[in-house]
Formats: sequence, C-alpha cells, structure tokens
Amino acid sequence: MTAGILDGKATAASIKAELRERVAALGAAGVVPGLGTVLVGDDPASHSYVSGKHRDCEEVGITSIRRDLPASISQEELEQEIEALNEDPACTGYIVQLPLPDHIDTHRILEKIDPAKDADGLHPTNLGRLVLNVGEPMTSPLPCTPHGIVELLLRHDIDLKGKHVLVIGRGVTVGRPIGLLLTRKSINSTVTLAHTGTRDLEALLATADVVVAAAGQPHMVTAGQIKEGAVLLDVGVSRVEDPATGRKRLTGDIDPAAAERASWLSPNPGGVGPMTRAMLLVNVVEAAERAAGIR
Ligand SMILES: Nc1nc2c(c(=O)[nH]1)N[C@@H](CN(C=O)c1ccc(C(=O)N[C@@H](CCC(=O)O)C(=O)O)cc1)CN2
Repeated sequence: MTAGILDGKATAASIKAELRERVAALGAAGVVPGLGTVLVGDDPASHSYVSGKHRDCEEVGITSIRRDLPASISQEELEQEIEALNEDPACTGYIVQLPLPDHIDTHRILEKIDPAKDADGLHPTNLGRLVLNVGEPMTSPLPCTPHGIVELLLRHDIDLKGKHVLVIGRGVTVGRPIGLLLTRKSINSTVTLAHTGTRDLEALLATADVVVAAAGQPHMVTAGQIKEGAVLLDVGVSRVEDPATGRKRLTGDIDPAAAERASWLSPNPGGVGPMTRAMLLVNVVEAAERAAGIR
C-alpha cells in the first residue's frame, strides 16, 4: 500500500479561492476585513510565519496590520498594544504570534484579546465555547491547526465516524483542542490523547485508525509501528541538520517511509502548515461577517 497525499497546499488554495468571494461580498456590503499580527522578538521562524500570513491576506483581499515589537518589550507595553488593536476598527481580527519571550505572561496576553477579534481561537472564552459545544456550525473561532486538520480530512472524504484517533502531544494549539473537535457528534471519532507520560505508546500506535503526531520529535512515528492502512497527520516540526549538506532541514514527527503502510499521509512541509494559515483567514472572514451581521 502507498498512501494518498493529503495535499495541504492545494486544499488551502481552494479554501482561499472560496474566501476571495466572501471577502468580495463583504466589500459590497462596505466591510473590509483586516488581520492584525503581533510579533515579539527576532525568531526567524516566527517572522517567516507572520510574513506568510500577510501574503495570504493580500491574496484574498484582507487588509494587513503588522506590529513587530522588540524582544525587550515589557508585559505592560505589550498589553497596551493589545488594547490598541481591540479598539482599532480597521482590525477585525488579530493574532499574537507564539511563542512569546519567557518574561511575558502568555496567558495574560491571550486573555486581553477581545474574544470577538480572536483570530486564533485561543482566547479562554472561545476555547470554553468549544468545550461547551456552543453552536454547530460554530459561532466562535476555532483554533487554526485542529480546524485545518479536520478540514483537510473531510475535504479528502475521509470518514472519521467511529474511528480511533490517536493524538500525540498535549500542546494548547493542537493536542488539547483537536479532541474536542473530533468528538463532536457531527464527526464522532474516539480520541486518545498521548503525551510524554503515556505508558504504552506502541500499543496505541498499533491499533489507531488515525494518528495526529504533534509532539515535535523528529520521525518518532515509523512505518513498523502503525496499523496497516492508518491515516497519518504530521503536525510536529523540528529543524534537523542534514548530514549531507550540514544545513538545517524541516523534519516532521512521522517518518515519510510510513507512507508504505498508511492509506493517507499529510506531507510535512506542505500538509497541515498551509491549512493552519488557511483556517486563520477563515476565522478573520467569519469574524468580519459576524460583525457585519452577515453570519
Ligand atoms: N499565534 C499562533 N502562534 C503559532 C501558531 C498558531 O497557530 N498561532 N502555530 C505555529 C506556527 N504557525 C502559525 O503561526 C505556522 C507554522 C507553520 C506553517 C506552515 O505553513 N509551514 C510550512 C513550512 C514552512 C517553512 O518552510 O518554514 C508547511 O508546513 O508547509 C504555518 C503556520 C506556532 N505559533
């Protein structure tokens, strides 16, 4: 068996095409959606992700508002930046790029975001709505990576009903919220959340129908460990030195050789990452539609 490719780039391109039409409809109603980004410090990967988000905005007609701030910024100064975006009518949704420097209290920053402008779906109010299962379809933003994974699977007609999904990694942007989405009645999967304290990961991998690997451990999931025909979603990203060139290379959590035994595999790069970016745009457009009373 050779796995089909869950092509995140192509799927994200279709979603962006759909969004262009919705942005045009908003424009006809006099509403221009605007995405704000708050980036603290000089981490090259974070800079590259934020630049990518603004390129996406340009593609679909969303206005960009970019706040690049020094790593030395204080908690108070950063909170003032957040308050300014909450008040800015041109900014209909925004994100704070993570991770923030160690001296910043990330929870306090995320709590300051106006939940109606929370384009990442990471404000406690919006995560709480997800826990409480408020509205289906949702009336509040969903976290981008979990939403992107579910959309990637559904748009490839992969049936998740009754399937056993093994999620590896308990981070707040992926591992914790994805189980809440997959166990909603409309999807109806059974989810196991594994983490560094999980005793027999091998046994779980050997029986899971779907594996979402979000641990940030290069090639931790291998062909020999998975169930024949499993669906594999590779979320984790590490930068590992290529011994041949001495240069750092993006490496996912799943060994690409696992494609030999899987039914579907999301490549990394080119799988879940582009979907994360696309779902951010969905959140921005939906927030603008709600604010305009269109949704
Ligand atoms: N506020 C947030 N911070 C972070 C999030 C998030 O969703 N919200 N997730 C990650 C970073 N991230 C988005 O911000 C992100 C990471 C990777 C990609 C992506 O498209 N990756 C490409 C490869 C990129 C490369 O070549 O370097 C891919 O997978 O094809 C998009 C978004 C942490 N922080």
